[in-house]
Amino acid sequence: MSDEKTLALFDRALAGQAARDALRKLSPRAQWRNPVMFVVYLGSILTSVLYLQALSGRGEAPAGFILAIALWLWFTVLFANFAEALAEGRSKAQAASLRGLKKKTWAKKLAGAEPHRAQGREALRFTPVEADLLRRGDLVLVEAGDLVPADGEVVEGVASVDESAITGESAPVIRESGGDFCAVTGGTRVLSDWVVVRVSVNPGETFVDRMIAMVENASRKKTPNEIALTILLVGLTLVFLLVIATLRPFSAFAVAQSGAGSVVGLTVLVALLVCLIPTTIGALLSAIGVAGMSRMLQANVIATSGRAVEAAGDVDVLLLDKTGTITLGNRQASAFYPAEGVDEQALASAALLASLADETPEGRSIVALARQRFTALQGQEAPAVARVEAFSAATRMSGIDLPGGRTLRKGAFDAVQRHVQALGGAAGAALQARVDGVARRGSTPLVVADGARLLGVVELKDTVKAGVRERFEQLRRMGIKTVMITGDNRVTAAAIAAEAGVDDFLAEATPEAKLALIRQYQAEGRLVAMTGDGTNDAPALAQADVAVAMNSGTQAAKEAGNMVDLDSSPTKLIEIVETGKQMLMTRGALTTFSIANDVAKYFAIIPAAFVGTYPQLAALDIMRLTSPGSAILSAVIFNALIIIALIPLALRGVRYAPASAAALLRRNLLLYGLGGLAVPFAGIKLIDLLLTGLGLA
Ligand SMILES: Nc1ncnc2c1ncn2[C@@H]1O[C@H](COP(=O)(O)OP(=O)(O)OP(=O)(O)O)[C@@H](O)[C@H]1O
Ligand SMILES: [K+]
Ligand SMILES: [Mg+2]
Repeated sequence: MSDEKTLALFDRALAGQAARDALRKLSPRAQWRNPVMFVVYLGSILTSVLYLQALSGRGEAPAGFILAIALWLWFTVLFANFAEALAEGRSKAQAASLRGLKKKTWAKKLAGAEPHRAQGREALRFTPVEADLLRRGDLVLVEAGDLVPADGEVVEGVASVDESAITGESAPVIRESGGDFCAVTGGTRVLSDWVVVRVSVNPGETFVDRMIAMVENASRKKTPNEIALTILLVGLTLVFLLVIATLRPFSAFAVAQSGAGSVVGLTVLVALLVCLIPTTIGALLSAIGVAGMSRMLQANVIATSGRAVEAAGDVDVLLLDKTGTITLGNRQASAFYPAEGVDEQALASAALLASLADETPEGRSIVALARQRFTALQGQEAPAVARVEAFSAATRMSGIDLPGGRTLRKGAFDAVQRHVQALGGAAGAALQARVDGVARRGSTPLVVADGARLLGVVELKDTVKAGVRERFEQLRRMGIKTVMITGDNRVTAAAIAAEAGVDDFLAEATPEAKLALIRQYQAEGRLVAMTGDGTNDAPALAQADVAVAMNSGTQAAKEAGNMVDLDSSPTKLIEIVETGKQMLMTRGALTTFSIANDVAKYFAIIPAAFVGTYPQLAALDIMRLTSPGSAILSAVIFNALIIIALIPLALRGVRYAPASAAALLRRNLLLYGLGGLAVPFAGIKLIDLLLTGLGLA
C-alpha cells in the first residue's frame, strides 16, 4: 500500500471528525460499552444535576465549584470518546483507501459456470456486465489491460498481474490456474495474456469489506485480553464505589462548607471516585485495540478478528511452509536421471506425458524441460487420455491413465513405489541412491513410473530465499520457535532446514499431519501461527491461533484463516507477530501508567476532603495545594487531560525492539510505573498553581 496510509497522528480532518464523533458517542448505548467511562458518564450527569440544585439553594460559591467539577467530568468522557473516535477514524481512512480499489468497472461475463476447456481465446463468448452485478461462482474473462472486476480464482490460463494497487509493489506477479498462486483481487490489473476467473465472493463480502465493518466497530468484538483487563478495571471501579459510598457520612469537607454539605459533599465524592477508578486506561483501551488493527493494515494485513491480532502478540510457535515460503517456490525441473537400462529420452517422454495435464508449476516445468532437451518430443501431442490423475498433497503423485490400461505416474518416491508395487512391480531400491543424491542438494526428486516400471528421477530445483536465516534468528530472540512443514521427503527437508536455519521440521507432511502437529503444540499450551496458500492448508489454517492466508492463495485457504496478507509474502508473519506484541505491550504499559497515576491523587484529594475530620491526614498533603477545593478540581482536571496527553502513545504504540519478554517488561514497569507515579504530582501541582494564579482556587 502506498505511504499515504501512514496518516499523521493528528491529521486535522480526522481530528475534526473525531471531535464530532465524540459528541455523537455521548448516547447511553455507546457509553455503556465502556463500563469504567460509564461511571464517569453517570458522575457527569449527577454533578450537573447537583449544580442545578445548588443554583436554586443558598451560597453561590459551591455552585461555581460544582459546575467546574461537572464540566471537567464531561470533558473526561468526551476525551475518552475522542480517543476511540480518532483511532476508528484512522482505521476507516486506511480501510477506505483499500476500498478505493473498487473502481466502477465492467466485466466480461462468460456464459455458464464451468470453465469449458476452450480451444483458445476466440472460443470464449462473453457479455459485458457491471462489476458489482457479479456473484460468487460467475466466470469472467480478464484480458491484458483489463481491471480484475472482483476477487476470484484463475480457473484457466496464465497471466501477469499488476497488484500494485494493494501491495504497492509494481513488479507484476504471475497468476495461474491449478497452482497455489491462483487468486486475483478486484481492482488489480492484468498486464499480459488472458485468464478466465471464477468470482469467489459476492460484492460486500470481500476481505476489505469485512475489515472495514470490523474497524467501524460494528463487528469489532472485544479480544480475550481486553475482556480480562476490562473485568479487572470494572472490579477496581466497584471497589472504589463501595469505598466512596462508606465515606459519605465522613466527608467533613462538606460539613465545613456550612450547610451546603449534601450537595457539595456528594460532588466531592463523585470527583474522588472518578479520580480513583482507572479512567486513564479505561479511556484508551479501545483506542489501543483499534490502533493495533490499523497497524496491521499498515503492514498490508487484513485481520478478520481482533483476537487474531492479539494472539499474534502471544505466539510462540511459527509453522512455515517450505515451498514458496522458505524457498522461492517455483520449483523448476532441471535434469532427468534415467534408471538402469532406461534411456533418457524414454524417461523424458513418459515424464512429459504424465505432466501434459498437470497445471502445477512443477508439472509445467517438466513439460518445458522435456521439450527443450528432446526436439523429438516437441510435436508430441496429448494422446487420447482415459483418466487424468491430478496432483494432490494427499497422494503426492500425479499422472495419466491411457486407454488400454497403460498408466504413467510421477511423484514422491515413497508414493510412486507404493503405486508400482500395487501393480506387482519391483520397489526400485537401485533408485534410492539417485533419489537421495538429488534430495541432499535440497532439490525435490520426482520418480517417474510407466506402468509397473520405474523409469528414473526428475530433479526439481528449489532455492532458499535470501534473508530467511536472519529473520529466523530474530524470531528466536523473541522466544519464537520456527518449524518448517513440507510435503517433501525427509532428506530434501533436512537439507533446506539446515540451510534456512529453522529450529525443527516436519517432512512428508500430509494436511492431516500438519493439523496434528498444530494440535500437539496447542496441547502443550503454545500459541501456533502459520501461513498457508493452498487448499491443502485450509484445515491447518482453521486450527492455528494465528492463520495468515496469502492473498494469492485459494479462497478456501483465505476463508479458513483469520488474516489475509495482501502482499502474499510468507515472511510477513514475523511483522504480524511483532505488531501483535507491540499492541499487548502498549496495553500493558498504559495500564501500569494508569494504575500508578491514580496513586498520586490519594495525596491530592484525600487530605483536601478529610483533613477537617482527621487533622492527622494533613501529613499526606505533601503537595501543599492552595485550598481543598482547588486540590480536588486540579486532580479532576489532570485526570481528564492525561487522557489527551496519552492518545499519541496509544495510537502509535510503545517503541518495540525485539528483546526477551522479561527485559521488555522490566523496562516498561520502570518507565511507565515510576512515570505514572511521578507525573501526576507535577501535573496536579501545576494545575493548582494555574488555578491560583487565575484566582480560581
Ligand atoms: N505436480 C506434482 N506432481 C507429482 N508430484 C508432485 C507434484 N508436486 C509435488 N509433488 C510431490 O509431492 C510432494 C508434496 O508436495 P507438496 O506441495 O504437498 O509439498 P511441497 O510443495 O514439497 O512442500 P510444501 O508443503 O512446503 O509446499 C513433493 O515433495 C513432491 O515430491
Ligand atoms: K482515574
Ligand atoms: Mg507445495
